[in-house]
Amino acid sequence: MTSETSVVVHSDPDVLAHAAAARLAIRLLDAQAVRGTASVVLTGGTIAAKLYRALAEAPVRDAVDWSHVHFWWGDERFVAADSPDRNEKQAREALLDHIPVDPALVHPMPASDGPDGDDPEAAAARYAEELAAAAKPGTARLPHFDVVLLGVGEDGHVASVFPEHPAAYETRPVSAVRGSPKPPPMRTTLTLPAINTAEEVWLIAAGSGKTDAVGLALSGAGPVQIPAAGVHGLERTFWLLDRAAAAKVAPKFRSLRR
Ligand SMILES: O=C(O)[C@H](O)[C@@H](O)[C@H](O)[C@H](O)COP(=O)(O)O
Repeated sequence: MTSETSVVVHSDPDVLAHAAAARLAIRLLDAQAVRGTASVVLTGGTIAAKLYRALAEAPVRDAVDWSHVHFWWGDERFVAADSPDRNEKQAREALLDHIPVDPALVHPMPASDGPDGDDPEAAAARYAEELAAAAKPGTARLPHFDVVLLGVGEDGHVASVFPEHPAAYETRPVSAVRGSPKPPPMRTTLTLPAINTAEEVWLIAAGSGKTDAVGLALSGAGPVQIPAAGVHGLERTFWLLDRAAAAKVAPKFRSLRR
């Protein structure tokens, strides 16, 4: 199977969020048409919050059978369950609280006041077990992911895989992160090999702060220096950008701009 990389450039962050929301709804309903269920891996960050709000408001959201969608997280800030810093809280408030999900299919990463207490390594291992329990028997220790959504940091991080950090070298599916350069310092994250089992990986970035990271990731940077350069969907990798974030995208991708 050949994996395609597509770059789509939108005029501004609002159009980007609304277009990505519509794209996600269609992708999930197509997955349901084939398999009956769908699965998406959520991310944190500002553009993700915008996308979730856009999806919650879009009429096309009613085309998806949300009770048969699995929600996983690509990374989480390792803070208390009720902290406003939680990626889970953001996703629930912006999207999940507004659609008829099956709570049993919503799989947040553990919080620092959860069963493992303040131990991110144990929390990462617990999430790896939850993922493995949802894997098809006889396959790898991960469930099928239709789409992994990823924000992109100004330093080129994705999920909580930061440049030169131990998680950028990790081969197990889930890693604890200590000393994250983006607060809060403790996190848990899917690793690059886990993300790369997805059918599609969507990197979503807006604003001039992302220009360099996006430009480097699309011009052959290494995955340890620029983790965004190291993620690929098995079938497709989408870069969903606004104009500012796309300003240094290499010429070979320019024909794909719209
Ligand atoms: O927990 C987090 O902070 C994220 O999951 C992180 O990877 C985020 O997606 C990027 O840092 C982009 O965030 P912004 O869109 O806010 O720049």
